[in-house]
Amino acid sequence: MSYVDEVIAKVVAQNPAEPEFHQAVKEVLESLRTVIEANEDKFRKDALLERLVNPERQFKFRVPWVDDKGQVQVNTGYRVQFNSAIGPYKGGLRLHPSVNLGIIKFLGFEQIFKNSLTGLPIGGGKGGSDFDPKGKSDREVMAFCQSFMTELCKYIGADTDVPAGDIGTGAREIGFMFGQYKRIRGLYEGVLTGKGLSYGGSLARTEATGYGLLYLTQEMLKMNGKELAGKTVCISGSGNVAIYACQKAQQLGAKVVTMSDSTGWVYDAEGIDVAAIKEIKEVNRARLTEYKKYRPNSEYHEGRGVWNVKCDIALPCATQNELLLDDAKALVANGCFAVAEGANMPTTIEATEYLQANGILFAPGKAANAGGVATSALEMSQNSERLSWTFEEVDAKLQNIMVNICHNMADAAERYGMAGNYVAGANIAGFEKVVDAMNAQGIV
Ligand SMILES: NC(=O)C1=CN([C@@H]2O[C@H](COP(=O)(O)OP(=O)(O)OC[C@H]3O[C@@H](n4cnc5c(N)ncnc54)[C@H](O)[C@@H]3O)[C@@H](O)[C@H]2O)C=CC1
Ligand SMILES: O=C(O)CCC(=O)C(=O)O
Repeated sequence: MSYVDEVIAKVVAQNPAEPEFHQAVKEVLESLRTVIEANEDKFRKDALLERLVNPERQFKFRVPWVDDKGQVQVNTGYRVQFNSAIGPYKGGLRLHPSVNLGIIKFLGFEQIFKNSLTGLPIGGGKGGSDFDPKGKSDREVMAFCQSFMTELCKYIGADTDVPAGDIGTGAREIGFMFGQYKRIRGLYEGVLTGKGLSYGGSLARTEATGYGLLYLTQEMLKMNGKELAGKTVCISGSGNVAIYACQKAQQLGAKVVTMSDSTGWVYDAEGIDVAAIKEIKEVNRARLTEYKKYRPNSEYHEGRGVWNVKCDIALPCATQNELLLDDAKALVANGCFAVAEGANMPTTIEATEYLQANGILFAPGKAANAGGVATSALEMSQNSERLSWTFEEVDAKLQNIMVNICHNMADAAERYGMAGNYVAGANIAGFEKVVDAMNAQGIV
């Protein structure tokens, strides 16, 4: 059996009931097959892949808190410190009822390669909890965040592990967690990113993932003789990534016609009103059913359906496995020519293969959504030097980073005879730097 197949089989056997983690490992190792086979003896002797797929450390802990009725609630918290070969662990905290160890491990594993691709010194990690902030009062969210950080603060620090936001964790949650960290550890340091601007946050971090997605998409189109201006775009999701992807797509001259949330989706033929979405989601924390009040000519549909709408470019920005094989078929049939992932692993392996086989330009999440974590690393730099850069400075650095990622993934694919396969290219470029650092640091 080849080394790749052997390690995939071990991951499945040793981590039962973690399908998302299996999927992430399979997707990465399959696309690295050529690179691994070229070094198979050395990698096998050093157990390089076994070390790569096993987190350096993982924590699972109880998070008790008191709800508004005086009832004690108990959630489970996680932090997986996956790989620190190139820098302190870095990656967000997801607060969603679906969170379990397998989901945090898939996200942490992806983060290793994504963070490497940014070219900045950050290792891979991820955390979160099955707590659902939806429908909770501010006091309940604070009670949860304080309890969560009371345990998490033992394992993190500005030079060891720096968490940030993800699904369900925005500015409000980061603020509560930062306050509790400072209170317990007595340290005013950049232990979290995505902080508010009044206490160490970076300008442009809020916009960074969505903006970065569009900078990379624009560059990928340019490399392939196409342009973004004048194109029709379908976006899924209506959270942080989706909102700023929509805003930047419109600034660059494209028309965004859809957005969604976990219960339904909107179609607006005249182009999504992003100010309305921001008010509904960021201010009122409400459902997309509200959108019709702002745009009476728009349509609201229950359930899934975004990928059946005719578009040139699709940007999945909600969650994992939200773009399935049938969706890929519908996109191709409707003339879509590019897909770039704003979310982490939103496209299933079968859907990705179908899109690639049909000539769609496909930018994987670990490259396309890396602008968020890259700007988090810029926030860490500003915190270390106790300075704040202007929006324009941060945005210019972000653009530069995304253009570099785009060329690096294209070049890496070409070097291994897989020109245009950006999934393989992103994995190879991310992997090479991590492996180099792991080899230099001995068997650890
Ligand atoms: N926030 C960030 O800086 C980064 C986020 N990501 C990824 O982007 C994706 C979105 O994250 P954020 O926008 O930060 O989260 P968010 O909490 O701000 O928004 C999540 C959005 O996805 C929708 N959603 C969640 N579960 C869904 C489901 N099962 N079906 C349909 N819609 C669903 C929500 O309704 C919401 O609109 C996630 O995959 C996250 O891991 C990736 C890189 C950085
Ligand atoms: O900004 C960060 O540190 C993490 C962002 C994140 O969780 C991600 O890239 O998926």
